[in-house]
Amino acid sequence: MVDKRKRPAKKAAGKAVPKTAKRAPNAAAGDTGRLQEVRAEIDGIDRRIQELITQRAHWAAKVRKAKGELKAAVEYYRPERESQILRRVLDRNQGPLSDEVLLRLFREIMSACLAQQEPLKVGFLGPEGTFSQQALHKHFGHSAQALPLASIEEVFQEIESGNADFGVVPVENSGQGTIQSTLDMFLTSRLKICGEVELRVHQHLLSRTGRLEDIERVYSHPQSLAQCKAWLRANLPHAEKVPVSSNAEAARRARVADDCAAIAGETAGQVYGLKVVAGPIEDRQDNTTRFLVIGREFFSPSGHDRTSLLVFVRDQPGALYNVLSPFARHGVSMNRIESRPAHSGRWQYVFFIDVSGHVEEGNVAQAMSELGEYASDVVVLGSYPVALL
Ligand SMILES: O=C(O)C(=O)C[C@]1(C(=O)O)C=C[C@@H](O)C=C1
Repeated sequence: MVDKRKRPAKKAAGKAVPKTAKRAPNAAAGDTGRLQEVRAEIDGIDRRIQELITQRAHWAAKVRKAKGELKAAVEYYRPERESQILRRVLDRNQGPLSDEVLLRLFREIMSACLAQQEPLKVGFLGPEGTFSQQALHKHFGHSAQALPLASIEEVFQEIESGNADFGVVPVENSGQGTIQSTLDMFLTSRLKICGEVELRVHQHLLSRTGRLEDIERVYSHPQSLAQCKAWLRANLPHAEKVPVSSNAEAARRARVADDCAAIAGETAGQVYGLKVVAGPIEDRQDNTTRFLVIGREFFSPSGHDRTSLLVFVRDQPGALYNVLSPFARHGVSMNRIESRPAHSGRWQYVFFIDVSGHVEEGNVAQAMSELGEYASDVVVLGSYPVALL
């Protein structure tokens, strides 16, 4: 550790290392002068960062005490507070690090502070290496305990039974639209939506040999096969396309034979020891998947929220118009509306509606109170912070 007071005088050893000079990292000559000076600054900053992170962890523990004698980590978790903290980080950012990088660093600090006694247990569509797992880490950080589960249904079940605190499930893709099976789970489940995560999804073709000419069969999740349809048509028109339950499952299968490949994220390739044949291979460059964070509780407003509703309409003329009008009257913007069979009777429909704002906020609350006149039933699935990046 270098103490600032004992720092050698500026340029004491003469020459500074020119920017273009290529030296081995520990070359003795290069380590003198300007380089040593800059490293001393970095060492000092690291020490201060470490002190501050330690202090922060102590204060986070005090916040826990201030919340009372709660039992499990899930009772201390406050997504609305985390979202406010991260928003301020983004507002303050003036570079050189990108918003993504700063967000990730602060997310990890909070994740570690929360996990001091016990980590949150979060279920995701496994096995190891899925995009759901990446979304989980993006939202909860790496100090959360990630529980790989076999299906989206199982993610719901494990939270309902208390084995998991939260879950992360995919709900829509920018190119392929809604994942209906996820939405339909809310028709029977009592779970709430507590957050959302957006993840840029880069697909890769992965195989044991890494050679395109070896491949006769491609495994992937149906959504991923669809996201790479044009690329597959152009590059592997004759290969058999086999849909499986997840991308990581595809990678696991591709491990067993040289003529098999998987479409999955690079992480899955690393987990299952596969080589990258090609990538990114998604047809759309903005390929993004939105995930929902699900849990057992509602949370307070963060100031930048979204509310998801299930609205059952009566079978009568103008029903949908009537359902939508209270939102328009109270200036609540609607982000999305999707109709699905209600499972309660033939030709009965339910609307999944996302609006801006939190149910505890004036205009959303007012619109909701009027909605009751026109809908046969309204279920608030959750009000949660809008995804940050
Ligand atoms: O502010 C709180 O309520 C805390 O518990 C502290 C803290 C944090 O590290 O900032 C930790 C966990 C919560 O999810 C939110 C924030």
